[in-house]
Amino acid sequence: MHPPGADVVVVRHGEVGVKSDQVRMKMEFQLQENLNALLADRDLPGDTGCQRNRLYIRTEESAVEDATAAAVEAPGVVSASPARSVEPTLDAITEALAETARACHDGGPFAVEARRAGNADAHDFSSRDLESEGGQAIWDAIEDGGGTPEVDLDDPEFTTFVDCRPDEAFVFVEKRAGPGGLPLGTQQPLVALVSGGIDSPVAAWQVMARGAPILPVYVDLGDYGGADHRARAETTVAALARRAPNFDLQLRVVDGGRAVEELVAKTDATRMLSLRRFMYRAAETVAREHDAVGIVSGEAIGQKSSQTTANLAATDVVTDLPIHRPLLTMDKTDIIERARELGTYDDATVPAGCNRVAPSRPETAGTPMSVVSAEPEELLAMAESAARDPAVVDVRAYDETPVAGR
Ligand SMILES: Nc1ncnc2c1ncn2[C@@H]1O[C@H](COP(=O)(O)OP(=O)(O)OP(=O)(O)O)[C@@H](O)[C@H]1O
Repeated sequence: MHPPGADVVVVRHGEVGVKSDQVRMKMEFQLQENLNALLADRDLPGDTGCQRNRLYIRTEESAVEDATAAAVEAPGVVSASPARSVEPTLDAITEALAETARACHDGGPFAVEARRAGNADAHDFSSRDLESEGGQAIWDAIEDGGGTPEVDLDDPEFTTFVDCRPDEAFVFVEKRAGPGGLPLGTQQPLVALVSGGIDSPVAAWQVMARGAPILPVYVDLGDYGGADHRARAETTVAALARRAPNFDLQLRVVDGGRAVEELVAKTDATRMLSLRRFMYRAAETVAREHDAVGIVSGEAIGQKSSQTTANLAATDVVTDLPIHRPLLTMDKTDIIERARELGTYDDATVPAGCNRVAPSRPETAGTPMSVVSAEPEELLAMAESAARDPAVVDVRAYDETPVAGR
């Protein structure tokens, strides 16, 4: 919801604000670029500027809701509000508050929350004045409209906010939450192993939300995966790419079909651990080629037999790069909730009809030696060779049609 005449989105960042001036300015610039890219990608009019710890998207009322929706998808954004900008005078602000109440108040107790920034002499009124005079203006507007005004400062149903700055004031009625974290592109890139299941897209998004661009890698399991399995990975990466239109999120598809066949034929209890080693080595090969500095995986302690603490240790040694596991200590129910928020859950749960790779009695306490000694000798060379020549899928061409609808 927005006040009538809303012409700006007020965008707040969090952690960026506690950095040194130099770092903060760099991060704000990156966030500005990312917001402009999101607007352009969605054909929304708007120009992003930055002033005193806030970013502002100047736009039109017809686009202000969509521009706000775009802003709250950008890593680094803590919250955003579709707002109306007015002169920083008591008269202009109270008039805007009254108009906002006339247009947006739909019954229930109200409150005014005002903040004033700048030197004490920047305005000839205080934030308390704004709240009391603004409250009176809203009271009168509700009464004039035939309603019964009621104030409740502790638990209002309708809150109007005023953010009064030295040369401009903003009036708004909601603060929409963003992902927080840091602007995408303020960290070095990571290779994200994305399977199209529930977990890996969430893991990839977690590192993106801390500022790290990802190079998504999917390992095609051949007859053990199937077209739908790969389509799930493509669609979930497309969902991530829509949030990062100015970054290269093309999906690298590494052929793992022959490797899986070898593993099914020649290994048993440690099969999934060798498959994981194949994937890490493939990810490392892609990372080295693109100057990425680590690997992201969606594993969580104990979620599967291949994810016991021992097995994570047994497989990690295949690469010198750090393996980041943002979901390591999360419960599945929380991961599912994040996947729903991210919009990747529905596609991740489409049945993919994969053939079973896992052995009936998987190892739960592997060691690096026990895994390597049971593994086909050429496995890692196969991973390197397949990863040097991946198929590249440009997921930007994907619309939002879910896998099931294709
Ligand atoms: N075919 C694949 N291509 C790329 N990465 C994969 C693939 N399969 C698994 N991974 C990576 O390995 C991690 C663990 O996979 P596994 O299938 O054991 O667990 P999972 O909990 O089902 O993961 P997910 O829900 O992401 O599929 C995944 O989160 C992902 O990062």
